[in-house]
Parts: sequence; C-alpha cells; structure tokens
Amino acid sequence: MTLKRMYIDGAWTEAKSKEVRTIINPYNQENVAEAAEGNREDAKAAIQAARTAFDEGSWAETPANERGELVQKVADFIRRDKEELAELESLDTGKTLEESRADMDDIANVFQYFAGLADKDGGEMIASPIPDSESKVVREPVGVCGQITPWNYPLLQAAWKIAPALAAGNTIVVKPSEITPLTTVKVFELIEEAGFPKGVANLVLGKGADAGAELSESVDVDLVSFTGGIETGKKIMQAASINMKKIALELGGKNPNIVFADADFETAVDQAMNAVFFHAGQVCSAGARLIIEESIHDEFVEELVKRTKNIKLGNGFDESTHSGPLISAEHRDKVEKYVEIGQQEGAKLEIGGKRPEDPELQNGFFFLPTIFTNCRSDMRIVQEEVFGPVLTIETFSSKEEAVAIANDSIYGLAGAVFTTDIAKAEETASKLRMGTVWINDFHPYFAQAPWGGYKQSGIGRELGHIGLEEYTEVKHVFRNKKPEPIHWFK
Ligand SMILES: NC(=O)c1ccc[n+]([C@@H]2O[C@H](COP(=O)([O-])OP(=O)(O)OC[C@H]3O[C@@H](n4cnc5c(N)ncnc54)[C@H](O)[C@@H]3O)[C@@H](O)[C@H]2O)c1
Ligand SMILES: C[N+](C)(C)CC=O
Repeated sequence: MTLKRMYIDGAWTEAKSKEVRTIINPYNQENVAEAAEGNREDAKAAIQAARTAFDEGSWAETPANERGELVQKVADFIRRDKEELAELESLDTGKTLEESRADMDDIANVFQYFAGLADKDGGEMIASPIPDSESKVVREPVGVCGQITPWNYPLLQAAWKIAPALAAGNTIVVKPSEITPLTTVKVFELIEEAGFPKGVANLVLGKGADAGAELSESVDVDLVSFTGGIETGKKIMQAASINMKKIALELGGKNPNIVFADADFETAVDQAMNAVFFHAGQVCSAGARLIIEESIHDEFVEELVKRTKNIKLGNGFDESTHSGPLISAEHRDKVEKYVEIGQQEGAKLEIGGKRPEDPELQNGFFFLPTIFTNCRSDMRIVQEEVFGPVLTIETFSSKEEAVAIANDSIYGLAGAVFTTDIAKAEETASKLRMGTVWINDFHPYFAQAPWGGYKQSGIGRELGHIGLEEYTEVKHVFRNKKPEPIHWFK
C-alpha cells in the first residue's frame, strides 16, 4: 500500500515523526490506505512554506487571469479523473458511488467558478468628497490561510476553501479530517500537475488537536477557515484570537423542514425522506426536524414509516444501495446514545432506533433510519445535532407557530418550507433565521450561491462572489493630486 503523504513546499513528505495512520472503509473496516500522520512540527513547516511563498510576493502579484487559469486546470483535471476521485471518496466515507460522482461534478464546478471570478474584480473608484483627490478601493489577498475540513464531504468542503483562496492570491495550508484524507491528497497531486508555484498550496495531514490546532494558533497564519463541529469551532475561534486572525466557520445545523397541509403530498414526503436520510443523515444541512401541520400528521407519518422500511443500506459500490454506513464506530455510538436520550425524553420511536440485523452489514458502522414522533422543542433529541439518520417530528397549527418552532434553535444553517401557497412560502421564508431557505425543495447548493449559517451555525460565507471576498482584505487608496503643506502646526 503506497503511503499517502503531505505536500509541503512543493515536495511530498512523510511525517517528521514517521507516524502513519491506517485509513479504513466504514462499510467493512477493511484497510484502504496508509497516510502520514503529521503533527504540529509538520504543520509548522507547511505554514512556513506558505508564509515564505506569500511574503516573497510573486503569487499575489501574478495577474489574476493567470491565477484563474491554474485554478481552471484543477477543474479540468478533476473532470478527467472523476471516476478515480469518486471511488476514493466512497472508499473513505462509505457514501454511494453515485453521491461521490455528484460531489466530483460539484467540485469541478466550484474550481471552474472561482477560476472565472479570479479576474472579475478590478476594484472600485470612490467619489471622494475632497477636491483634487482620487480615491479607490482594491481587494488584496489576506495572506496565509489555514483550511481545516471535516469527514462527511471531504473534498467538497476542501474545494469550497482551496479554489477561492488560490484564485484570490493567497497561499494555503489545508488539513483534511484525519479519517478521510484520500481525495484531498489526490487533489494536491492535481494542483502539482497544474503547476502552482512551490509553497503556494500545502497539505498537512494528522489529528485536529495537533496539526489543526497549529493552524488556528500560529501567528504566521492570517486567516483560518474551518468546517466542522460547533465545539471545535469554538476552540478555533478562541485560538484565532491569539493574533486576531480572520476566521470563517462553517458549523453544524439542526435544520427544520416545515410542511404545510396544502403542500403537494407526494413531493413533501419524498423530499422529507431525502432531507434527513441522504448520506445517512451525515449532512450539516440535513432536515432532521420535520415540523408538520397537525391535520396531515398521521397520514404523513404513516407514509414516511412505510417508505423508510424500504431504504436499502449497503456497500456504496453496489448500485442498489440507497445509503451507506456511518463514518465510524465512535460516531455510531454517539447516534445510539441520542436515540436512548430521545426515548428517555418521551419521544415515540416509530421505526429504526438500532443497528440492522442483516449479516452482510455487521462489519460496517450501520444504523437503521429512525423516526421519532411526539417530539417537543425542549427535547435534546430535537435541539442537538445528531448527525445521523434520525428524524424528529413536531406539529403546528398556525404559520406563526411553525416559524416559532423552526427558529427555536441555537443553529441557523438551513431550512425548508413546503406549500403550494407561494405567498405563504415567501412570508415563512422571510421569517426563518437561516443562511439558506429552500421552498418546495431540500438540499440544493451550488457554486454561484453563498452558503453559511446564522446564529451558532457559523461566521462568514462560502461560495458565490462573497466566497471569494472572504479571502480578500479591502484597501482604500487615497491620492492627493495637488499635494501642498496644510500648515496645521505652524
Ligand atoms: N456548515 C457546513 O457547511 C458544514 C459542512 C460539513 C460539515 N459540517 C459540520 O461538521 C461536523 C462533522 O464534522 P467532523 O466530525 O469532522 O467535525 P470536527 O469538528 O470533529 O472536525 C473537523 C476538522 O477539525 C479538525 N479538528 C478537530 N479538533 C481540532 C482543534 N482543536 N483544532 C483545529 N482543528 C481541529 C479535525 O481534525 C477535522 O479536520 C458536523 O457538525 C457538521 O454539521 C458543517
Ligand atoms: C454543505 N454541504 C451540504 C455540502 C455539506 C454539509 O455537510
């Protein structure tokens, strides 16, 4: 098995400690790769390489269209190597190959989008109120960016950070989740093939508390962008204060899905299933809180339960599989614990709530799709992010009540409303305190639209033109066209 290595200052390197981690397939726990397990020392070397490359200046000063051309090459290579990348992603995460292929399409689009944006902002002239002066606003790269990513969408979340940061002229150090590094390593091979100058893009592998913490603490890092859990996000925010580095945090969610009685029944049931059970619920924006109008509750639940019985868990490489396993034994323990909590709190278990008995699934970290009714907003199972295939169902009898329940959360990542009354949909959407609201749909995201959370779901936005702006500093340049003494101090 070839060792997956780090990419630091234009060279592939093992961990200074020589430590290695075995990467497993969560479907069957088979070893799929060995990866260098970096630590703080490796992260320091990567930060130093990025610092030198930035301070030396040639990357930031490379014409923006040329930076864009290199980023575009990565998009092209991802399309060329799509199948290999998709297979690696499915081996690493257990997600279905179909999902991984769709992720690779999205990822290539993200690189292409930011490649195209690289040279579109030429700055802005300001109407200066001071006679004989010129005032302009320009955007410049922030500097060295630390980028820390999670395991659920390993390459997608990395792409949302790598592509805009490089297009804007920053230098980067990426640290993927230690349990799912394979596609990020592969993309660094593509970055090398594209011909980025040495030190501009660096990859460090290893645990969050070591390599990741170094990225958030180092005074040589100017910006840290993190996608992951809320508790880690708090640590990163605190560590970032050491040198007031800029922060971008994409955190968790406990996302409401409001279904009015006048919604198209078939669409709403189908989408509610997909909202919560897609990728075994391991999606930040999973529709884990179904908030349904009382009058259709019983019929809706009956249909959901019927369809949930038919979800086929299995190997992501098998075309008949609907959903793969959870990522790890530890994560499945967490999901199980929440199911226990839900039952203790008085929620009614309608289906699931345990591991499958199918002998073929015993080596994987599988958990049955689970539905709870009789839920209330004050329950932990409703408030806390389970990040697994667990749906809670609450009811409402007025649109005001639906909004109040939906907003009763520390999170504000995403939510949806299903109704055939467009005025009601728009009014409800306007009252939801979330970064993304879908009307009669769930889950769409794309390179052109910003993504991020209100409240404790995060700080900042990725994607869209704002996703590029996050990687820039704004500078006002004022020029006196007729300089002369002002004689304030005589
Ligand atoms: N908002 C979004 O767009 C979005 C997208 C995907 C996932 N998520 C969230 O991610 C979470 C699941 O991912 P996870 O379990 O990998 O999250 P996590 O917070 O455990 O880990 C995320 C990354 O942070 C690193 N890390 C851990 N401790 C660290 C520390 N002290 N300092 C620096 N880095 C550290 C990890 O090694 C990993 O690379 C969920 O909460 C999910 O909602 C959010
Ligand atoms: C942001 N998204 C939806 C792609 C992945 C969240 O986990």
